[in-house]
Amino acid sequence: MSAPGREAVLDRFGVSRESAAKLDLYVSLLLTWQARINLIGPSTQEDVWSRHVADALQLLPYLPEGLSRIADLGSGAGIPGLVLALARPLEAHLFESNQKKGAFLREAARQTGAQAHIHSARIEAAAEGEAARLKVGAVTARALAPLPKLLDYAHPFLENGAIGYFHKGQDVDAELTDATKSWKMQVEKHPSLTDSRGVILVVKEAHRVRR
Ligand SMILES: C[S@@+](CC[C@H](N)C(=O)[O-])C[C@H]1O[C@@H](n2cnc3c(N)ncnc32)[C@H](O)[C@@H]1O
Repeated sequence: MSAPGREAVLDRFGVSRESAAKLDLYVSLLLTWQARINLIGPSTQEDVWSRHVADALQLLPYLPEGLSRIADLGSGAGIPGLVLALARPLEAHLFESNQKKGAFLREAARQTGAQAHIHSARIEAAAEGEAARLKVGAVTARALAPLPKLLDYAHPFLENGAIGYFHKGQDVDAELTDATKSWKMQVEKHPSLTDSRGVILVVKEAHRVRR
């Protein structure tokens, strides 16, 4: 996908008018807050729809039917978790340790009416506690950590049956080699629609075999 604008992104992912209005409000808030805190890479500000919204929405075709609750780890500006909750009737649990980003996520969820719960804590603390009992069907993360570390973070959700949907870059094969030393899992790799060297990694039935 070569830098499509708003219309092309909404069309490509079959976004309803109601969700499009929520996404418009989200993008507008993101750009307003970006002037004060660094939510996205400054060089990507001009292309929020193609670099960020589309990057999140490309997970939609892979999500299981009837999915009602997701966890998004290291949400940052809400990508992909908050964007998915604006596009579909999903309850999103967003884990983000940076307090300023947490404040943005809370305000964006409030104004857009997204069903989002912001966990302003480090994932490794929050996910082992109350959050581990959430029973989410999917756990997502973009640009958080190399796969072995990411699986550690996602472990409480994966062990409860969640499927992992991870945006990964060109090092994915080396990361997979590392991760399979400690994890048994089923993996699908789908080419990213927004990054010619990227993939969407779908991780199922993940179980730790070694620490
Ligand atoms: C590179 S940013 C990516 C943000 C977003 N997922 C995206 O793709 O735009 C990584 C985010 O993860 C958060 N983060 C890193 N380690 C974390 C941890 N252990 N617990 C919670 N949040 C964490 C950081 O504060 C940062 O906002």
